[in-house]
Amino acid sequence: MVQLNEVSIFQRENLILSNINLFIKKGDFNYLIGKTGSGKSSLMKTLYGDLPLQQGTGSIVGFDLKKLREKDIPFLRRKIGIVFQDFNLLNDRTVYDNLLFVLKATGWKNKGEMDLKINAVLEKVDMKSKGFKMPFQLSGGEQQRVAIARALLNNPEMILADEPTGNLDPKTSIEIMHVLEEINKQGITILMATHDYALILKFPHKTIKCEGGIVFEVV
Ligand SMILES: Nc1ncnc2c1ncn2[C@@H]1O[C@H](COP(=O)(O)OP(=O)(O)OP(=O)(O)O)[C@@H](O)[C@H]1O
Repeated sequence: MVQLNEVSIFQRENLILSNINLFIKKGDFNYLIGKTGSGKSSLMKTLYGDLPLQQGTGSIVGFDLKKLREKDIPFLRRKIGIVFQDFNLLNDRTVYDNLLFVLKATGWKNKGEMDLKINAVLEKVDMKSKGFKMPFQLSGGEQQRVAIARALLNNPEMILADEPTGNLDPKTSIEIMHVLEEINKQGITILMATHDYALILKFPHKTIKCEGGIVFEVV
């Protein structure tokens, strides 16, 4: 699902992480940990094509990161769903219309199919009854559920979640973890950056750490 060989990651001319070798199998749930500024987001951005791969080789969901061009990125983003710390919902429209907007933007045309898909992803995150709500009428946990539903719209093979519980209280964080675990059980590979060691203890998975400019597996 993900393979990085001898990858070095730069922000402008600064070397952030060097010589990364990373292998993520289909169906894995992996954590990415490390202090603020250690490079977690930079690594995530490299994986979703926001930061070009300058050194080394790598692939994700069948896309060669070295050969990735601007025009390929929309196609890559259909095969990986991205979830952020701040939920990034459009506040001027309902939950349903947030999801409809993404489907239309990614080429869906058939109204009936779009309706079925929206209801299916809302059901997966237990938000089917809240499609008519505006994002600001929802709690943080509910907004994150909608953001996860949005990430699922195009049947991604993988979810990249960059501190998805960073803005949530401990109880809500656990609820969101249950949602992610459920999605993972259905076969979607997950890489989740987090600061939350309590969550890692409660939901143990292979953990990858960024520290001192390198990336390694924690055992
Ligand atoms: N757009 C940018 N331009 C220049 N430097 C950047 C940019 N974004 C991040 N950096 C630098 O890259 C380093 C790694 O940042 P990154 O955001 O990847 O860390 P992080 O581990 O995700 O931190 P956090 O946990 O705070 O999100 C930091 O030193 C940061 O200052």
